[in-house]
Amino acid sequence: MKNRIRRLGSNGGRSRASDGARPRTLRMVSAGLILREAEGRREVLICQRKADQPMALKWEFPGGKIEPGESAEQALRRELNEELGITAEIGEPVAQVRHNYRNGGAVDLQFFAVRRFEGEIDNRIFQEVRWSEFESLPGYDFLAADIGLVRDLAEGRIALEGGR
Ligand SMILES: Nc1nc2c([nH]c(=O)n2[C@@H]2O[C@H](COP(=O)(O)OP(=O)(O)OP(=O)(O)O)[C@@H](O)[C@H]2O)c(=O)[nH]1
Repeated sequence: MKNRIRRLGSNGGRSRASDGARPRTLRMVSAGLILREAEGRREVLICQRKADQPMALKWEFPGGKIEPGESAEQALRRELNEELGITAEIGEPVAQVRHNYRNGGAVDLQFFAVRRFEGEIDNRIFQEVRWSEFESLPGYDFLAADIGLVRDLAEGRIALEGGR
């Protein structure tokens, strides 16, 4: 089944009144929902940020900033290689989220399904990486921008077929 690209809840990139006129730089980011199916259970790979990073120890989906001249898919392939040592085949776009963080940073996140990759997952930058069933995702302390997506995945509002 094909999903439409969803523009998800979050705070929709709106500023709060208290933010005043401070200009925000919008970071364009792509992230991967790396999927696997194990004994009939669908799982997705989640990653925990390190203690010394901003938004320390929060969970997120692997990925990162789109560099000038890159497509979102190219950026994600590069990031997944740098962060996890895999060569990934980027699947369909699943969701797009705009979020303004309280510290003044704004992100535009594009999430893609990833069902196939070459190489073994090698944790190169995270505190921890872990496979999680969709239903268990809300139990992790995710970055604020991801919470709407996490809930939609857990509650089956976004149907994704599993991976290898
Ligand atoms: N990879 C990833 N980034 C996310 C997610 N949700 C979310 O808000 N982000 C934000 O998107 C940005 C990702 O860029 P990045 O990975 O290159 O950035 P970073 O935290 O290393 O920051 P820096 O490079 O500015 O120091 C971060 O600000 C991160 O907080 C997510 O699920 N995955």
